[in-house]
Amino acid sequence: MNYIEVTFDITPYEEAVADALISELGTIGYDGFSYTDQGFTAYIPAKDYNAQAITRLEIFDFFTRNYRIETSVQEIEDQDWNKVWEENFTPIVVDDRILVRAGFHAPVPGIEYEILIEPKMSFGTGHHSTTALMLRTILDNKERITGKRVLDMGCGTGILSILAAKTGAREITGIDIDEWAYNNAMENIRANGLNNITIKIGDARLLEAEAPFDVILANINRNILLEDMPHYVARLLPQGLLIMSGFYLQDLPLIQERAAQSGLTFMTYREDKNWVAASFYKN
Ligand SMILES: C[S@@+](CC[C@H](N)C(=O)[O-])C[C@H]1O[C@@H](n2cnc3c(N)ncnc32)[C@H](O)[C@@H]1O
Repeated sequence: MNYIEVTFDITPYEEAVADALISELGTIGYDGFSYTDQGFTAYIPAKDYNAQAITRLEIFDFFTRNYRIETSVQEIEDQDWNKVWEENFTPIVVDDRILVRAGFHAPVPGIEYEILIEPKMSFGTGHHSTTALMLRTILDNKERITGKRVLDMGCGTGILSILAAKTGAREITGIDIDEWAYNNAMENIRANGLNNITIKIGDARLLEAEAPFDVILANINRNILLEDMPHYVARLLPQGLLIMSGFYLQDLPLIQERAAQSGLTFMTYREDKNWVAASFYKN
């Protein structure tokens, strides 16, 4: 599969603007991102690329009033992609406790949790605030996860499923609509030597056939969370934990309102660069 690489140069550069654009691009089919000094590059399968789709985004229009945003486009061959991604993928340590690295990076002695990721075209390397917030929140809730059945909606690379397994979850189901994510998550699960994670391709409609979960993780985006939250709650056991991310601090009240309507009680949230991971339990 060939990919289109779109480079975004933002002047003056602000990471929050790059993050906001990345989040919106994720909703129109872009599924790989890497930061540059002046912005970021975004990747989309060539078959899904539509030049106008970017300029039609409300947020793009909004930012171009205050920032100069220049885009350049090139098509890249499938075999080039892995090389590009490998070169851009640096190991990351979250809170001195979790190391996320590729097999070709050196291990860090004494680290509590190590997650191996094959750098490919899937979201979930720990570099994005939402992933790091989710990883931290999983550790905050270790006692509620150990021995339990966990769902990871929008699993991407499977990074959250892998940490859940390493904190002692009994069995984990990861679901993602993207086939790349499915393939990459499967590779990563193997690379981490885990045998209690099942990955499925699909969306919330798959949940009807699932037995209830003790814990649900969902790092997707505001609109999908608002739409699918009732389906998540329907598959959550009473007192079960739902941790959601992929939205901004200003959207937290909207998420809390939908959560209350869906039968959840708000517990707490973590925030980084205006992104939020919020925790709720089922009444
Ligand atoms: C922000 S990424 C999160 C990846 C990873 N869980 C993490 O925390 O880094 C969101 C993922 O959700 C997937 N996704 C988008 N819409 C979805 C939906 N309706 N149902 C399931 N997965 C979805 C995307 O393909 C993407 O891999």
